[in-house]
Amino acid sequence: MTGGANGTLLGVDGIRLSFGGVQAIKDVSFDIRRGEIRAIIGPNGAGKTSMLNVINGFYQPQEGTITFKDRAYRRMSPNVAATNGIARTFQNIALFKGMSTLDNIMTGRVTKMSVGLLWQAIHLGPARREEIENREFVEEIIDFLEIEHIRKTPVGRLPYGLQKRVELGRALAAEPDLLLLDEPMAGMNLEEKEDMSRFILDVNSQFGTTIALIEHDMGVVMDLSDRVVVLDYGEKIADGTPDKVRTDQAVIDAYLGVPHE
Ligand SMILES: Nc1ncnc2c1ncn2[C@@H]1O[C@H](COP(=O)(O)OP(=O)(O)OP(=O)(O)O)[C@@H](O)[C@H]1O
Repeated sequence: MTGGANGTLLGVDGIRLSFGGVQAIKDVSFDIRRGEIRAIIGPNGAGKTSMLNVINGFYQPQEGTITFKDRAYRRMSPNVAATNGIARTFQNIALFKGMSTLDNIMTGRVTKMSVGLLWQAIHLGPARREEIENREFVEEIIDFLEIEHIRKTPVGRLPYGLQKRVELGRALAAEPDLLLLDEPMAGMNLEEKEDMSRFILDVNSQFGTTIALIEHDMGVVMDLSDRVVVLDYGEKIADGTPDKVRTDQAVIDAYLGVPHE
């Protein structure tokens, strides 16, 4: 798959997360190496989205540490995550539906520009050097994702697959070191999935971006990922290459719904 996986970019160690009586994550540890595509899979309710939320600081675990770029955090904060190079997309698309593709992707640039400048870039449009540079970068992303034809279209009018692509563009606008993708193929037809797979591989190989993705489509996971971590009922039950995980009995049982002992 991808080359260049050298050293650990992110580690989670002994993470526990509860919501009242619900233990969403139970003592989970794994790492993400620089340059790899890492999948997090598991049946519904396994704790996958909760784990992404811990990594980017949306949820605060009761126990454990998150190490990012060799710095250990007891809890990540969304602000630290964003400014240090973690970006993400969401399971349910989180775009400004009334705004154009271009302006939505521009909002992803927020960590790279002052709030006043972001406002100007979207609403007033005067040519300032920094604004022009930011716009040029966003235009590069638009070219890369082959969405020139919809750059002015309000995203609420776009088909689902294209909205997902715009959301990817917005995450890329932050020039992340670690890109978290929560079900990037959900709700897509086969052609849209193939397109999205190609863009994910290209982001990884051309920009060198490390990617962690949650995905239910096993074909996609096995094709894209360098390594896969499997969660079930909040616990890690397997971790390794797609080939190793695919034949792991605990994983097969979890997907077949075999009860826990
Ligand atoms: N904000 C929350 N408040 C209460 N419980 C939550 C919250 N977020 C997640 N949970 C619970 O934590 C557990 C793990 O949920 P999570 O969404 O992380 O699983 P998942 O593996 O992403 O599932 P899916 O594949 O269905 O999206 C579930 O029991 C869920 O109901």
